[in-house]
Parts: sequence; C-alpha cells; structure tokens
Amino acid sequence: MSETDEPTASTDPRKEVPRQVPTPRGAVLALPPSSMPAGPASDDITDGLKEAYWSIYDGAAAQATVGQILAGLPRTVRQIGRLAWRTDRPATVAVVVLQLVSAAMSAFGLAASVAVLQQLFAQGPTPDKVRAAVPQILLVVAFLAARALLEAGVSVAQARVTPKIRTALESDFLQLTAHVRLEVVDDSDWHDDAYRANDRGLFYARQIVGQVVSLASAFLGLIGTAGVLTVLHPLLLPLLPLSVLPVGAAAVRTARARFHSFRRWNALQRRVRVFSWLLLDRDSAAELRADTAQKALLDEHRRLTTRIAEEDTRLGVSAAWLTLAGQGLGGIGAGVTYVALGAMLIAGWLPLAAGAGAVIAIQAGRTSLTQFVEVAHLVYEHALWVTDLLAFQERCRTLQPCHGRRQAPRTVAEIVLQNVGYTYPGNDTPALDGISLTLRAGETVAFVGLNGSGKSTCSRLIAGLYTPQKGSVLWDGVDAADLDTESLQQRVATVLQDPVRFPFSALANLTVSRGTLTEADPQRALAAARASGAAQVIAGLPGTWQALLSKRFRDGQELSAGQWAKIAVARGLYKDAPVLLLDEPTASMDPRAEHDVYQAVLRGKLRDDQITVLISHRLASVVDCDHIYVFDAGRITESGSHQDLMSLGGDYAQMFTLQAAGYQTEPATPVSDSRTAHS
Ligand SMILES: Nc1ncnc2c1ncn2[C@@H]1O[C@H](COP(=O)(O)OP(=O)(O)OP(=O)(O)O)[C@@H](O)[C@H]1O
Repeated sequence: MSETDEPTASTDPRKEVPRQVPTPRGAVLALPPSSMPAGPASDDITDGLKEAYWSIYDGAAAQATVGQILAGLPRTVRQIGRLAWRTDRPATVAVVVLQLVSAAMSAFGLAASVAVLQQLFAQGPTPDKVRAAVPQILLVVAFLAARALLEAGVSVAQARVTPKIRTALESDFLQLTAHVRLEVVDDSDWHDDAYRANDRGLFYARQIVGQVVSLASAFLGLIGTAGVLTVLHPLLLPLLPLSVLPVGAAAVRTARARFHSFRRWNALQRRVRVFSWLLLDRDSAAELRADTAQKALLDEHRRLTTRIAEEDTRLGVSAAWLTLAGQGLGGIGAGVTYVALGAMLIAGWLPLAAGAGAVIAIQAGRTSLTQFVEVAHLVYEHALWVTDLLAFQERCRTLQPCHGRRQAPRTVAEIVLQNVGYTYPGNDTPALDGISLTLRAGETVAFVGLNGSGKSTCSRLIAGLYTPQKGSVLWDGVDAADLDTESLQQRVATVLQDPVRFPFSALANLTVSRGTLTEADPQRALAAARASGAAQVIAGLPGTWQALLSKRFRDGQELSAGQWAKIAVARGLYKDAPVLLLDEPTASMDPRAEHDVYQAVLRGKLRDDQITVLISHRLASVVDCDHIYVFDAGRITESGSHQDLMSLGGDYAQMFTLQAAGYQTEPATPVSDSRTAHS
C-alpha cells in the first residue's frame, strides 16, 4: 500500500458510533482447565521442561570412548593454546617452556633415583654403597628442587594467563550478545544458548587452562617414566597400563554419568532460580504478599530442589560404585604387574637393582597415568562447554546488525514506510502487514489502536530495532536497510512504557541514552529534566543529580512508577535525536505531568526539526497531534487529524467517545446526530 493508499478520513454521515470498544479480531478462547500440573511430572525430572536447550550434546559425551577422548585432546589443547596466546603471549610461552623443563627435571630425577637404587643394590659392603650413592642422591635432590621451582613458575604464569582468558572471553561474550539484532533476542532458542554459554561455558573456560596444564604435566611425566622403563627393560612398558587403565575407565564412566545428570539437573536448576528470584526480589515482593502467593511458590521451589537433591545423591552413589569397581580392577592389574616383574627377576631377565628401580618407575608412571586419565576426562567434558561457548560466539558474530554501511543522516526531513510487513520469529501471524505512512520533520504523529494491534512493533521498525521482512523504511529516500544500524539507532530516541530502571545516579540515568555514564552536558540535562517533569523529582532527592536510583544499594533511593516514567522521558529528551518515539511513556504519570510532556514534545517545540511519534491509549492526549494513525491487527485502518477521524465515525471515534464518556457525569453526547439513534 502506498502513501496514497492510506485509509483517509471521510465524513460519511451514515456512519454510526456504537457505545462500545471495537472488538479485536482473533481466535475465540475456550474454557480453561480446572487444574494444571505445577511443573514437571514424576517420571523424568526434566518432563515438561524443554529438552532442546541441552540436546546439542546428546551422543557426544555419552558415547565417547577413551579413544575418542584421547583423539579430541589435541584439538582442545590447540584451542586453549590459541586463547592463551591471544591474551598473554609471554605468559603462554613461559607456561609451555617451564612445563617442558619441569618435565625433563622429573625424568632426570627419576633416572637419578633409579641410579641410586642400582648403587644400593650393587655388590659390596653397605657403607661403601651408600657413600658411592651420595652424588646421585644429591642429584636427585637438585632435580626435585629444580622441578619444584619450575612448577612454581608454571603456576605464576598460569595465574597470569587464566584470568585474562576468562576476562577476554567474558567481554567478547557480552560485547557480542549485547549487540545482536533485537529479533534474535526474541528467539527463545538463542536465549537458552546464551544462558548455557554464560553459565557453563565461561565457568569451565576458567578451569580448563589449569586442567590443560595438568594434562600436559601428566603426559610429559608419563613419557619420562616410559623412557626410564624402556632403558631398564623394554618389556616393563606394557605392564604399566595394567594397573591404571581400569581406574581411568571408571573415571571416564563417572564423567559421562555426571554430564548426563548435569544436563537434566540444569534444566531444573534454571526453573528453581526463577522461583528463588521471585521469592527474593523486591519487584515481586509486594504482589507476592498481596496475592498471598508465597506458599504456592515455596511449595514448587521445595518440590524442585528435592528432586535435584535426589538426582545429586543418585549420581554420588553411582560414582562411588564405579570408582570402587575401577580401583578393584586397578588393584588386580597392579598385582599382575608385580607378579610379572617377579617372574622377570626370577628368570634373570632383569638384575635385582634394576627391578627395584622398575618398582619406583612403575609407581611414578602409575601416578602420571592416573592423573592423565582423570584430567583427560575432565578436559574432554569441559572442552564441550568451551567449544559450545566459542561456537555460540561465532553464531552471535553472524547475528550482529549491519556495520560499516552509509552513516544515517544527522537530521532527517522525512521518514516513509512503504508497504511494510513484519512477523516475529516463531509467529504465524504478521504483527504488521502493509503499513504505509509518512513522518515529517517538525510534526507530531500519534499511533493509536487496541492492544496487540502493532503500534510498538511499528515504532521499533522506525527506530531500526527490527528490519522489515516486506517493504521498506526510507530515510530521506534512502532505505534504512542500507544504513549503518548503530548510526541509525543513534538518531532515534525511544521512550518505553516500562523503561529500564537503571541502578545508576539520576544524572547517569539520563546520560546513558548518549552512550555514557560518566560524561554529561549539564545544560541539556537540565532542559530535558524540566521538559519531562523529572526536574522536580530529582530536586527532591537527597544528593539530587548524584542520587543513586536503586534501593539494592546502600543509600539508594526508591522512585514511584510515575517518577521513573519522568526520568525515562528525560532520558529520551536528553538524547536530543532527530526522531523521538514515545511508546506510552505517560501511562503512569499524573494528568498534569502527562499533559506537560505531550505539550512539550508537540510539533517540534523542543527541537523544530524533530519527528515525534506518540503511542497512547489516552486519546485526549493525542487530539493535538498533526496526524493520527489507527492500528488494527497489524494494519492501519484509519488516519487523519482528530477532527477528520471524529467525522469519519470509525474505530477512533468510538474509542474517543467511550473514553470521553468516562469523564462525564451525564450520558455521553453522541458525536453526530446520525449516531444518536444507535447509542
Ligand atoms: N517480542 C515479540 N515476540 C513475538 N511476538 C510479539 C513480540 N512483541 C509483540 N509481539 C506480537 O506482535 C503483535 C503486535 O504487538 P505490539 O507490541 O506491536 O502491539 P501494540 O499495539 O503496541 O500493543 P499494546 O497496546 O498492548 O502495547 C501482538 O500480537 C504481539 O503478541
């Protein structure tokens, strides 16, 4: 529909104005059920909770074999290495070099220990053997001391790099998520992914660096031990895994069970948090008490936490049994190892001195291999979350608004919506369909209509928050889709009915609309506060401009809903943008404040080149607007000035007459003679 197709006012005297609100189009609602389940049913703890949230890992951790875990490690190590390299190169180099040298010291220390034993078990009188072993003993001490120093160095370097990785990942994560397009945020799947990445990915990213270092340390220790065993006798090498692998297998199985449990537990935990928050939060406190709803919420909270506790116990018991089985099998493996060693000694394949050294080396190898297997399964499990986080970040990069295109103009003479259509993700019905209208500098335009008719969606399209799927929004003839999104959003000030109550100072609550919490333009702030009615509110606060607007902090101030609304309008005005969108900002204001706000923004009084759009259900406040658009089920059904629309006798006239009637003690006066009969 072009601009010329807009529905316009007519003065058809046959039109009648019935005394009732126009009914919205839509489905008829059936009777609700008399009872409903409080939450998930009893079979599976996630029944009733959306599984898709976690299902991306189905099959990965659950079906991983030891081989797969080992095969996945190089990739994880590379991934973490790249992250570390990006955040602190010297510390990363230090970790790698010190770790390698420390592993070499361990191997030399082990070799020296074996040499000491060989000295002690050699032929000859004991005092001579001990004396001969002293240099080797000193060598062992030196290697151990060097290893301790190097490990301390590794810890220091690791302590430098780990928080940096965490900080870098977290700020990347927030930078990306805070900038994704608004329609992406409306997608509940994206929300789940964001929650998981924030909650688990960032948490494990911090731990995984230390785990990778331990893994490397265990791996290098294992290589050193294998080297020493090979030198003593190559046949000793295959004996090593016998005692360790059963313990490792049990650890892997436990990890897998924990991963599964966590997947289910977390879905529940998220629901528990919702209940905890509702029970704790100040915003819900009054209504909770007024509704006496605490017991219902507490019951549900208790039911869910009991199930989490049961799940924890089930997991703990099964982990204990698995570990016991692993250690039992490992003990048998150790027995087999020592029997084989004894057989080699008896057969004379190995001298007694080498046999004693082999026992030490096998013990050291066992320690390294156990550490390796245990850490490997943790790294494998946690790498899934970190990979998930990194994949989510990659996805967010593709969901950013368009950057680097033409900058939006500093001022705009005309914004034209041409046949615009928009459907929210996941919805079947379009929120807007075939919207055409023109907004001109210096004019104030009103959007009115029933709830859900598309007014806010239309204003968000104008603000560049959504991109239309059909038609276009033209800024002085240039398609907004070809403009840099951020620059476009900088040209639009939007004030919402339910504004964010920033827990900042009163002044920062204004300046945030210009992207700063620390820099202010005092003149502009005062002008905005005066025009919005916020000046009186701020003047009455202890600390005035510096007053902290949040009771969550010490000495914070609490404002009423109407006072917050004034602050929000002040924030919009402070932005001093060429386009001002006011989406029912005055609903909670007193009549005088509301009147003042509307008078202030009418017809570019504050800024003569400003395009102002008012969305309001109080039609008395839009009568002075230059143009009024009436929305119904995503379409514009009427448009014109107040007089035009009253003469038209359509939905607007009905709604206006009805509201006006509410202020009259006498029955409402019909808007024209022809309507008297009907009313
Ligand atoms: N974020 C969203 N995701 C999905 N659907 C939405 C979303 N926001 C609005 N809708 C739907 O789009 C339609 C238009 O909503 P919109 O908020 O634009 O109406 P409105 O005229 O501003 O209503 P109100 O007067 O109640 O503020 C409604 O059917 C609503 O359910």
